[in-house]
Amino acid sequence: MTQSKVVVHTEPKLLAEAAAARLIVRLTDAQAERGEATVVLTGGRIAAQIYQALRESPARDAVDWSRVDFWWGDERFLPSGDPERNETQAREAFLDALPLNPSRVHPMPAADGPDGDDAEAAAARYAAELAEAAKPGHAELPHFDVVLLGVGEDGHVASVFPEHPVTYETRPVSAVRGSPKPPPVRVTLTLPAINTADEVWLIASGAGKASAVGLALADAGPRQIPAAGVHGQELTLWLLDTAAAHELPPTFRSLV
Ligand SMILES: O=C1O[C@H](COP(=O)(O)O)[C@@H](O)[C@H](O)[C@H]1O
Repeated sequence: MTQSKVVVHTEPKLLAEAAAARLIVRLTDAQAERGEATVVLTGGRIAAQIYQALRESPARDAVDWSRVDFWWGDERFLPSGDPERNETQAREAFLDALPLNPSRVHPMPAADGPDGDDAEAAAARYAAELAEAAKPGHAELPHFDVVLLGVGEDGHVASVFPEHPVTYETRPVSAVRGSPKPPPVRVTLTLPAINTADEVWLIASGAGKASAVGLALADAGPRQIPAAGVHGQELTLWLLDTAAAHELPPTFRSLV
C-alpha cells in the first residue's frame, strides 16, 4: 500500500542533514533485509548539500557502502569530469570519501564516452546496464530502494521537463534534447522507470520551488508538472524547507 508524506524543515541546512540521516537509516534497513541497497542519485543544489551532510555524518558508517548500488536519475550529457555533470558533483561531494565497490557505481555515460556525443545511444547503453542488473522476472530494471529527486522551479524531476516529449516516454531511459535548462542535451530515467522504486523522495529548497511544489501536491497533470507524476510503490516522501513549502495546498498548511 503506497503512502505519501510531506515533511517540512525550517531551513535548508536542517533539510539536508535530516535527509542524509533518513537515507542512512533507509540504506541500513535495506541491507538488513536484503543484504544490499540501491539508491538512485539526483543532481542540483540541495542534493549537493545532502551529499555533504552524508559525508560528514557520524552515523555514515552504519551503512556498508561496499554493498550499495548507485545509479543516477539523470545526467547532463557533458564530457566525463565536467563540473556540471551530476556524477562529478556526487563524486566530489561524498562518493570519493566512501569505501565503495566501484563495480556498484553506475554513472550515466558521458559525452566523450563510448557513444561519443550520441545521446540516444548513451541512453540505450544505460538502459542495457540497468537491464543487466535486473533480477530474473524484472526484465528492465533492478530493484530501487530509494530514488532521490530534486525539483526544478518549473516542476521538472530528473531531466523530465514540462511539456517535453520525454513526459510521454515509456522506455526506462531516454535522451533529452532541447532541455529548457542548460545543458540542452541530457539523459534521464523516465517517469515509469522512477515509479518502480519502493520509495521516491522529492526534495526542494527555497522560495523558487514553492509554486512547483504547491502545484504538484495539488495533483497537477504530470505533463505540466512532472513532479506530480512520480510515486514510490511504498512511499512518496516530500522533504521541503519552509520557503519551498510556502504554497502548499490547504490540506498541508498545518505543516508550515
Ligand atoms: O538540472 C537539474 O536540476 C534539478 C534541480 O536542481 P536544483 O539546483 O534546482 O536543485 C536536478 O534535480 C536534476 O538532477 C538536474 O539535472
